[in-house]
Amino acid sequence: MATLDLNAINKSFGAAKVLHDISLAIKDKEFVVFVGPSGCGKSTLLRIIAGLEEATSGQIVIGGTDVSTANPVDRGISMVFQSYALYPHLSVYENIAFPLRVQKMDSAELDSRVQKAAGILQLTDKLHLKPGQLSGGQRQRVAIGRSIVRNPKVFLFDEPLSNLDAALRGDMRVELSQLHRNLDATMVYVTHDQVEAMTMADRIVVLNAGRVEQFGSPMELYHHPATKFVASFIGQPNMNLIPARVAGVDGSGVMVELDGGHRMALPVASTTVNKGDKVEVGIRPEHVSMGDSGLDISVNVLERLGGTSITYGTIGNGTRFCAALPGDAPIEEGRNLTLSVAPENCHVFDANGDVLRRQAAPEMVA
Ligand SMILES: Nc1ncnc2c1ncn2[C@@H]1O[C@H](COP(=O)(O)OP(=O)(O)OP(=O)(O)O)[C@@H](O)[C@H]1O
Repeated sequence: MATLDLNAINKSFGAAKVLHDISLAIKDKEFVVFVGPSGCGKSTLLRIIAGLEEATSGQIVIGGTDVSTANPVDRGISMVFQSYALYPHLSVYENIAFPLRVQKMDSAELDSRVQKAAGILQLTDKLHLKPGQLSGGQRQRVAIGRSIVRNPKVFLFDEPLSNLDAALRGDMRVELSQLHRNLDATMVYVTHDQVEAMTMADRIVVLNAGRVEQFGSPMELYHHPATKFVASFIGQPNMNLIPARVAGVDGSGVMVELDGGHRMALPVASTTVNKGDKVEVGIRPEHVSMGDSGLDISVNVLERLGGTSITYGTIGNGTRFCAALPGDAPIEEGRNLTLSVAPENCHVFDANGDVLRRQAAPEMVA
């Protein structure tokens, strides 16, 4: 298995620049997910790694070897596509064996690799069937089997679960995570689904309009989003973003006045803001609680899910606000509610959408 380094990758299609100076160092055996909205360039980046698309500039290094100009088959990668691309007239066995037949591998070695892959993917009793006799999830496993037998240095997945229904996607997420553990392989996985990214990745690359917004572990992105874009993309329900004004700054942080007049002293650095500037304060729905003082919310819609009550309403001059409260919380549609929020659970974004860095916690004095 291998490291994968992308050094200053740029890509243009004619006059349209779709990837801007992308540099990433992916570790050996890491499961890295590229996530972002439609058109942000994630498939193009994956195809450049695979050699199916040529970068306009930049370098791709796999396991220490520069493969930027190597043919796809010589890169030591294997790619699994959204459309399984199976041969309908061949059995499951022959579909999995296909790349090895192309390599003219001897039949004993070929059989041992196919049987091993089928065992890992629980397809051993399906090897004689044709793809048409399998479920969607089983077909996707055959496509993955065809990748495994080649013993690639790096596995690439391009939205492999998007043709499956919601329940099966959940099962396959778990299977892919197990597969990653079993194979101890470097994997790069493209999706627009933040739940897939959060649940499977060791680290996530959030792409926005061809640029890396942030590269970090799921919990780093959740707790310390670097930008408003990452903050609103990661986490379900989405983070609330409340228009606010800087009411004052000092060494200990920034005083903000939120839409609706509630003031909070937040322990963030004021490096890019001054008194009077407009900012946005991000608060996750799950980071509020019922309280006596804080945000006054007028409740419009209540969704009782059992364990949680998702509460939709407005604050101030109509800013929408969502709160995830306990399942049996005494809330009613059409009523007002006061929510308290801890300062350390607030994120402040400047006019460019960049987060104001948190102040280091003060040293404990004995
Ligand atoms: N062959 C091509 N010729 C011209 N433009 C292209 C080509 N392939 C992709 N693009 C453009 O590059 C941008 C990035 O496309 P890409 O498919 O990488 O996005 P994506 O993030 O994978 O989106 P999706 O989730 O919808 O697949 C888009 O604006 C797309 O229109």
